Amino acid sequence: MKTSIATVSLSGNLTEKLAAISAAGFDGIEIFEQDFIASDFGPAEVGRMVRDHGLEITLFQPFRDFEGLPEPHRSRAFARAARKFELMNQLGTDLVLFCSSVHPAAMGGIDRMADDFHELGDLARQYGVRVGYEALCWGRFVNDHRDAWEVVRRADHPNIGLILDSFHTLGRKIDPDSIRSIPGDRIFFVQLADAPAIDMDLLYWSRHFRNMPGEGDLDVPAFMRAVMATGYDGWLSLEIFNDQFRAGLPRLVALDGRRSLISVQDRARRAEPALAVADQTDIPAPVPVKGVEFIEFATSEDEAPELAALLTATGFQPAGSHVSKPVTLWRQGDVNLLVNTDARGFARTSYVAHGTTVSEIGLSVADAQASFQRATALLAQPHQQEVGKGELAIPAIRGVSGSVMRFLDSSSELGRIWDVDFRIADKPAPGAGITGIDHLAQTMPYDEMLSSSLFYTEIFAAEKSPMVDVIDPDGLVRSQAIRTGGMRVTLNGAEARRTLAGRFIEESFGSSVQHIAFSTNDIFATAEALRARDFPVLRIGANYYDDVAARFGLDSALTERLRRGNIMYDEDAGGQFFQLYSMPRKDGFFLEIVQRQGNYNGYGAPNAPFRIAAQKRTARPTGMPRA
Ligand SMILES: O=C(O)c1ccc(O)c(O)c1
Ligand SMILES: [Mg+2]
Repeated sequence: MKTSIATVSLSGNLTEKLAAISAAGFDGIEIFEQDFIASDFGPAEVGRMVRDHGLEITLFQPFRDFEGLPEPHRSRAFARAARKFELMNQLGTDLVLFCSSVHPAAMGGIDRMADDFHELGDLARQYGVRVGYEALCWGRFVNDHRDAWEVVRRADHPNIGLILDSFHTLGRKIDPDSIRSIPGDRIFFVQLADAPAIDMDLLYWSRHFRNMPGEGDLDVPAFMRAVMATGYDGWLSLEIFNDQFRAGLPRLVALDGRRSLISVQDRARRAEPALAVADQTDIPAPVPVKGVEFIEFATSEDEAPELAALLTATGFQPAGSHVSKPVTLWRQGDVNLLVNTDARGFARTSYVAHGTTVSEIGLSVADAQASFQRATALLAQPHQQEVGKGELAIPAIRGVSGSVMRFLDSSSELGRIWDVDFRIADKPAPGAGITGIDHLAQTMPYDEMLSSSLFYTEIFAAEKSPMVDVIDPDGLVRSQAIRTGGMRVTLNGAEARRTLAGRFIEESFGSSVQHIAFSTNDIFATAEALRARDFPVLRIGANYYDDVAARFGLDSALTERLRRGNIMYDEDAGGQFFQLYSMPRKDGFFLEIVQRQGNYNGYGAPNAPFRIAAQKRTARPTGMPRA
């Protein structure tokens, strides 16, 4: 289906919006009247600009408070409509959205409203335009698409049709399947928006918190399936009122929008194959990530020894090196860490931009090529780098926050990465009991979170946990956990600059992995082994242990073992969780080691305020220049 986006969804002036919308590959735009009025271009000029960008004006909107008015308001509304139809002719668009009335003088009565629209249909016909009627979910008399449809049905005019907007239907908890009985050719236009499940006034929620399909909690795919079942084959358009998007980078927001529209159609088709859309090309199904095969750090010759010391103290050992690049493989349990000091290529670019940083993440999936194809079909940017003779060409994309994400599988040659691209030394001696990677924590400015979570949830088969607030002594950090198969990531969004996360963004010049959590099967043994290695353990205060013992009713022996190991503790309905932290590096990067028992499914969020406070006590003064 052809895709469109409303100008209100993006920041900037009309020129900037058009450039972003066309660059993201949309076919059309809805002109929001305010954007037009605020611009300095006349209607014909705007129409030309739009077409020069290869776009169509799909809709002009909104026209407010038309139906059910007594005189003299009624005549004035018709006169106003005539003016706007004229304007539409100049713009070069034939469809306008009339939203349901909130006018204080408006009167109810389905037939009265239907008669108004019938008469409007005759006027619209004179101008060669069509009118679509949308139920605002806070409309005075019409606030349900079923009622809007009844008005349209009774208006019985070829120039009058229905406009559906997923927000108004789903936000009011109206069953989207009620759309299925509406004839597809009476639906003139379809707008899509999602929103987070927050209980608040509908109008305020709609005007500030809408987001891209897949970014919120509404069942937009179910709405989409119902629309497709009617036979509707017109425009699919995003209408996203969102405070962050209004301030965001228009190109990125537009790209996320296109990604969400590709994905919502893909989801609908998968859930109900009979609804296949003719022009939607087949893209590989979303699959879970099996696990993290490797994490690569980009660093320099100068900074590599400090990283090596931290890895050694954590129980890692050098286990091999790349056949052609200055990349060392460090291993412990099933964990592969790469330390790249290459003075050329992407590692160098990452290092120069961020300092020592996680620059690549290797994911193990069932079929690397298929995952790569799905990612690029969803507009992920392919990442290419020279491959040495005889080395593997590992499919890669730009992941969250500019890092590189590689896809590996065991069903192809890629499964031999460690034999082909590396020279492996003898089996390393036992380390500190670390067995795997529990999760990666990616820190970013708060306003990148939706985009990052959309990336994971649409490319992979992934589940989001509810967002949690992490209290830093200097501000709030929001944390969104995402799980896909054997991979867990937490996205941490900082609004305040003086939080540990906010400082990390400043110190490392942008978003990246702030901490890696490794797993162990025996946290107490690991704590002992780390102590022997001079691991820079984070000291947790006595108050914490008094509280945790009281909260969970722990016996004094366990409490004492936790205290001695500086191990934090949490429980949920499924099981127990143990966490141990390193002190933060100067830039705020740190390590965590965890043990999950039973089916504990969280990340120790209740401990975060105390951990962060302890980390801040150890931190050196901020603002120290990097060497
Ligand atoms: O918030 C509004 O007023 C508004 C206007 C036009 C729309 O299409 C809509 O969904 C909401
Ligand atoms: Mg709408």
